[in-house]
Amino acid sequence: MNNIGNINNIKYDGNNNDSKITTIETPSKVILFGEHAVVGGYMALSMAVDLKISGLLECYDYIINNQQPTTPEPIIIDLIDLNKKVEINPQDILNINLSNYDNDLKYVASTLKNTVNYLMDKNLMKLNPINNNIKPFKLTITSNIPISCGLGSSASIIITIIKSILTVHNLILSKEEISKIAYTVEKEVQGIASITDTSTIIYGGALKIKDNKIKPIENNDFNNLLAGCQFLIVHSERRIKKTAELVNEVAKHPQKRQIFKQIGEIVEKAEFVKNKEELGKLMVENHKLLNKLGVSTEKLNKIVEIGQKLGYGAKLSGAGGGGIAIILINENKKEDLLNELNDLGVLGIYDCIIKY
Ligand SMILES: Nc1ncnc2c1ncn2[C@@H]1O[C@H](COP(=O)(O)OP(=O)(O)OP(=O)(O)O)[C@@H](O)[C@H]1O
Ligand SMILES: C[C@@](O)(CCO)CC(=O)[O-]
Ligand SMILES: [Mg+2]
Repeated sequence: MNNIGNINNIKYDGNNNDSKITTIETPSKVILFGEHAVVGGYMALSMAVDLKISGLLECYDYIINNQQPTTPEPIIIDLIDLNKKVEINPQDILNINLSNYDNDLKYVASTLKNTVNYLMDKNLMKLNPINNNIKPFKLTITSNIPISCGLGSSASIIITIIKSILTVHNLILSKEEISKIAYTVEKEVQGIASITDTSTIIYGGALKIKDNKIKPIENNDFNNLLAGCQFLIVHSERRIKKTAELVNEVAKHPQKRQIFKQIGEIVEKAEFVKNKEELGKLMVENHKLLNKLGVSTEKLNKIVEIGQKLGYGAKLSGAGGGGIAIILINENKKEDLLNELNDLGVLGIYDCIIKY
């Protein structure tokens, strides 16, 4: 890892109108139904959640003053939670080769490359050795999203970096365009991906995704039912595998086609349930199929059992292999539920607050 470099030129003065320090916040997501099968073209139902990544974005003085730098400055992305840093000169971004980056840094490197590529294709950015139009910045990232556990931390970091690049260059892209870049990154790093995580985080609220297109949930009875539901996010255990590995393992599962189809059928039914009991039951059915796909664990299964007994239902959420489960809670039994989860021993319990 390189040194931090000379950041003396960064104006870090929150009270000075000339300085450019911005905080960029990006939420996370939970998948209520349909993970994995969604990459096969079936429907998923997901929600943006108010656990977030915060990026402190700092620009160099000469950018604020619209001048050329006297010496070239790097782009620095400081990943506090990982204790790792990416430092790159703007003119090297297009030559990024992901295989030179360690696994933890691939999302960052791919986002830099794909965002700059997209902006250059659209003529919104130039790379010219004399007048280098890609501006350096420093981005310090912290997160209260548990990393790599099914809450879409990869999507959240991708979007934080895209928004930072746009902010530094005073550019605005539509949600659709940001989604396009973000999906390209998830796909490049994972090999196989859907737009679910990135689009949910960009658009916010609860959404349906099918065939890599997003659709709002139009059934108002279901929207009202969802609004009255309380979900708990339970961080079961550390996930050893990343989403990239899990989706690639699922792709080789001999019963993949049949299980994806069955998951798809459950998701199609979900929007038409009448009450929490029916919704919880479908969650458990979806979980059982994810278990069959090989992405559950003993502990996740135990949490789902508890969620079924003391709530309306539960399932693992995200790519699985450990990580999180989501429980639809029954207010009258919440205390008993929390006690059983604590007795089992879990890494964390969060109220699921939907981020619109
Ligand atoms: N706070 C963070 N700082 C740096 N990198 C992060 C951070 N959060 C996520 N990442 C990157 O995202 C990777 C985790 O992505 P992964 O897709 O495996 O899990 P996830 O997105 O949390 O879960 P899922 O894809 O199941 O929703 C990390 O290994 C790291 O590369
Ligand atoms: C497992 C998966 O379906 C969801 C991960 O949160 C992968 C994807 O859709 O890209
Ligand atoms: Mg991910």
